[in-house]
Amino acid sequence: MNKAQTQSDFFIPRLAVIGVGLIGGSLALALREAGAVGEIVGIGRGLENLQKALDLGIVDRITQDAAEGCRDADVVFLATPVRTLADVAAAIIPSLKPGAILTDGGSVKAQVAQEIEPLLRDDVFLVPGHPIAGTEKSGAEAAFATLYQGRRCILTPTKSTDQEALLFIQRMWATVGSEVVLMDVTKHDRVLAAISHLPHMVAYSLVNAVGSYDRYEENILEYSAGGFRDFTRIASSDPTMWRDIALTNRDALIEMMERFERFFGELKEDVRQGDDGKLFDFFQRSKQMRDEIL
Ligand SMILES: NC(=O)C1=CN([C@@H]2O[C@H](COP(=O)(O)OP(=O)(O)OC[C@H]3O[C@@H](n4cnc5c(N)ncnc54)[C@H](O)[C@@H]3O)[C@@H](O)[C@H]2O)C=CC1
Ligand SMILES: O=C(O)C(=O)Cc1ccc(O)cc1
Repeated sequence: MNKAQTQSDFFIPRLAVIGVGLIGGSLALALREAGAVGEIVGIGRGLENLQKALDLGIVDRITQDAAEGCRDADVVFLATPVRTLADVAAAIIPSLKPGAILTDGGSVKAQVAQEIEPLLRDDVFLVPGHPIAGTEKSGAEAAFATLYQGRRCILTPTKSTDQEALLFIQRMWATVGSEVVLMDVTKHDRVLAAISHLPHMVAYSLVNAVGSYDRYEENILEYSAGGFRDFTRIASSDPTMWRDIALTNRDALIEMMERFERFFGELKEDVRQGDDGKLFDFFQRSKQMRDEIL
């Protein structure tokens, strides 16, 4: 038994991470810190980011050839933007070894599972997942070992998900400190549209609206105080990632954007009419709900 194995009874002899950015890199670092992984292969398109991941000790070896990099992997973690996941899976599935588990960290689940499941072999298992942890930063340099500690990770098994593989991936997330929650895939996409995807759309819109206000010469964003910064941190998130999320969870997101428009419209009317009672109630209800949960 090697030194790493003595630290954890959960162990992945060889892990392949495709997309060594914030999410993939942080899982690699956390598993390594827990002594729960042997070799980690980093796979990606950009050599510069891969080299950074190698230099930072996030992975042990790098390759741009996904099929080659995954060939001996026991677990493959897909951590690329959601619209790339199916193509990446298609490229690697034929070369995976029997018994390999394919899992992912994508922010949207239904469409991706629908696209990947038909590509599977009988001896390769898919466990769709989504760590509810992250920041507005991206790339290997943004990865850190404690990202998943004390956070939830949602797994969305379908009726064809192998139970042993599911259990293994549950243990993987528990090993890095996450509380695993199993959720129906449609529910996942609706809940995340509400609590994560809509807020990002609102933050991006707010920065565009205020940042393009051109009545005065100077960039008025320079006058922003704490509230604007707090509210818009997530508008610094990666544009490719959010374009992919918006387009992959389109129906649930549009439903939530329309719901938001109704509430925003109501607020606008109350302001226009100077209805102080309604305005107070609107703010009071919101404050109560937020104070109860956060
Ligand atoms: N950023 C966040 O807070 C969270 C992101 N996610 C999900 O995790 C996934 C990864 O996100 P991040 O790590 O934040 O992104 P990131 O931008 O930090 O890392 C993604 C990496 O994938 C590489 N990549 C892109 N397309 C590729 C392809 N076709 N083949 C191989 N490599 C490719 C990129 O070059 C980049 O290095 C996304 O699906 C995202 O929706 C999930 C939870 C939180
Ligand atoms: O930075 C933040 O606060 C986030 O909300 C990060 C995040 C982004 C996408 C996800 O699917 C999950 C978490």
